[in-house]
Amino acid sequence: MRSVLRLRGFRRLWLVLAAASFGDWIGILATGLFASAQFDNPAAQGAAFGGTIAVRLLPALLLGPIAGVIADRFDRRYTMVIVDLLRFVIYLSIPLVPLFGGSPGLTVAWATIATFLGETITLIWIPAKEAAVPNLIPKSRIEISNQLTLITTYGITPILAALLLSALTAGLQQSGASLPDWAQPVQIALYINAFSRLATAIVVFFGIKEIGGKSAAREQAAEQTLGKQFTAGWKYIGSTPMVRGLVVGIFGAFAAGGIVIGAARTYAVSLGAGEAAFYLLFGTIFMGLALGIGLGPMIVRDLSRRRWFGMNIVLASGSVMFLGLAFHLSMALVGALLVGAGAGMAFLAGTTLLYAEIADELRGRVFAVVQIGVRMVLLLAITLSGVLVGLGSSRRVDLGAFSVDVSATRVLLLVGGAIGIWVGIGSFRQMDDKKGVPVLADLWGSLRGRPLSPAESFVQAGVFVVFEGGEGAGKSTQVTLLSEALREQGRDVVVTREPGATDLGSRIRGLVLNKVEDAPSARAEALLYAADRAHHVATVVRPALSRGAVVVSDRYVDSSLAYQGAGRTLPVQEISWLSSWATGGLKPNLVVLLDVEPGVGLTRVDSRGDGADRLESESRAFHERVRYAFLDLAAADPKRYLVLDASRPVDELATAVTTRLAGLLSEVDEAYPENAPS
Ligand SMILES: Nc1ncnc2c1ncn2[C@@H]1O[C@H](COP(=O)(O)OP(=O)(O)OP(=O)(O)O)[C@@H](O)[C@H]1O
Ligand SMILES: Cc1cn([C@H]2C[C@H](O)[C@@H](COP(=O)(O)O)O2)c(=O)[nH]c1=O
Repeated sequence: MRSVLRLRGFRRLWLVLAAASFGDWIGILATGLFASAQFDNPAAQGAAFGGTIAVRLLPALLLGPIAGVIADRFDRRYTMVIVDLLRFVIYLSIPLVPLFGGSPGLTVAWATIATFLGETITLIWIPAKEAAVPNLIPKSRIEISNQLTLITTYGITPILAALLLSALTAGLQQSGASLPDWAQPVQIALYINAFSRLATAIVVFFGIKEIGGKSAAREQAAEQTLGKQFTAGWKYIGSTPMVRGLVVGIFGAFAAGGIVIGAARTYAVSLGAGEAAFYLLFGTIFMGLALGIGLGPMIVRDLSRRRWFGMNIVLASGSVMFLGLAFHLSMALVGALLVGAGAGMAFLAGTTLLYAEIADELRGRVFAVVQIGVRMVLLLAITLSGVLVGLGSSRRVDLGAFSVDVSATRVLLLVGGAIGIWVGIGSFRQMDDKKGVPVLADLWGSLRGRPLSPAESFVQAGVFVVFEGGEGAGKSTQVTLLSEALREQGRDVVVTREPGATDLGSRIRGLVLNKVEDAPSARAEALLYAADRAHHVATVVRPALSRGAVVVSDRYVDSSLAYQGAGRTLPVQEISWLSSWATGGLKPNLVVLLDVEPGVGLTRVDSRGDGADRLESESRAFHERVRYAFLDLAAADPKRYLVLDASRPVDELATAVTTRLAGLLSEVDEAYPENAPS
């Protein structure tokens, strides 16, 4: 019941935000137009238009630092209502000044001051709103509500605002009607802006009472002084890797975006595609943004949002670099689409993480840092890149069919993109919640609906050694020799194998290896090996590794990849995912691969005289595929493997294994001296 009420509150808040956002956009456009309309001289018009818009960015520098503290300290509902009432009065006053006889100079001066005041107090409203929203939505719905809000705020409402304003103006011009001064289109737009704020205040006050009040944690935090609460916010950001990565990543993404905006005009010229290319590129970036926000979550499905965030920054920045290299408009359009998509998806993932993972009592301050930082970074990046592209000269380079301008703009895009990639990788590392899980395999698995699971966390004090290889390679022989040598050193050694190390496992071993009429199908076989492994790891391997033993296993995951993957030709990625799920991501520290020519190995097995089991009886081609799959796995991760020619004498092989293992053992002895042999 409570969550239904909360959702109802969210729906109301969303409607209010849509109205407010519409009011904001129409206000931004109308204030600029209103100010410029006070002058006849084009230069003065341009200055008035740009000036009022620039003024919207400045307050962040002044009030930003304490806005977050206010959002966390005071009742968020009252904070939003008071700010909105003030904004209503301030914005309404703008069109009224000339009606009461104000000169053009005074009107513009007041429009500028009022905009500045309005934007300044907006800085208190935003963190209060951002911090309140997650309290209205269940965690599982945060992403979808963010999609809705972002598309409404940055997609629908600015377009509606621009359309309404131009429709009002064009309608008036075409009808030839003359309206009184107070009812001109721009004035009407300004009234809409003001009244949208009044509407927001009323709905928040009467309709969304759920965001009022304070949690016990916020009450407690509010007992601190303003200064302490302010520094606590910064300390939290600085000392929490996830938040640090998120904040730095967001700034990096906006810096890359700012560079593209600042360099866009000269870049469009460098493509030789005319002025229209600039608008086309700009439109394409926004299209990418909308596509990323709208479709991104559907495409990556259950991919970790922390990983997705860093990946998207790398995608957006890599695409900025691609723009720097593009020599044809079609290439630039693809780059621009990807910049937009990467930035949009990063923005969505970032806000979702901020909403979902930051405690209520700190949320306001973190959002304040983000919004101030973003504004500053954007302003700086746009200005600096604008100046830098203006400084550099360009040189035309002939590439046969094409020629391209090598200019400061392109160098800037390449450098900006490279910095963005560096920031993205840094964020990814800081925030990664699936350390050790291969990134591309995880991404590919997620796209197909099967993300790889993160490794189950446990303290591994021991060493995990696995022997792999084809039939008769000599694994059991080497397992025995190694365990004897280690026991002689005084170590705790657990010798084990797959399948069949547990009671359950030995029943499974019978099911997979006995030659019966009703043999398991390929998929059933894969699942049976996985079931044996899951139980083996949970009941034998992990407990032994936790207490610091050396676990020596005859076969593990690679056998499934080689036999069921390559041998049975089941998709190796799926077998890998299944094994990683079964083992909770547990990987061996060392895999000793005894490589044997199948003919030699099977002859050895034959000479044991106890007959061939179901798998040993497979075709020669099957065993060849298994052999090369083992070799490929070793080649892909050489640090983890010791590949030995299994036709060498038994003792030589045993010495090679103990020598390679010595380094690993001394590392754990150093880390866990209490388990080291005395
Ligand atoms: N390096 C070697 N050179 C020659 N023969 C060997 C060598 N290592 C082991 N053997 C012999 O080969 C046979 C198979 O050895 P072992 O049982 O150790 O292999 P395995 O890999 O464990 O076999 P399986 O695949 O059946 O588990 C045994 O008779 C063993 O004595
Ligand atoms: C773990 C595992 C094993 N197999 C196959 C490989 C062998 O043919 C048998 C095990 O016999 P061994 O004498 O104990 O070596 O099972 C497999 O196909 N998939 C696996 O995951």
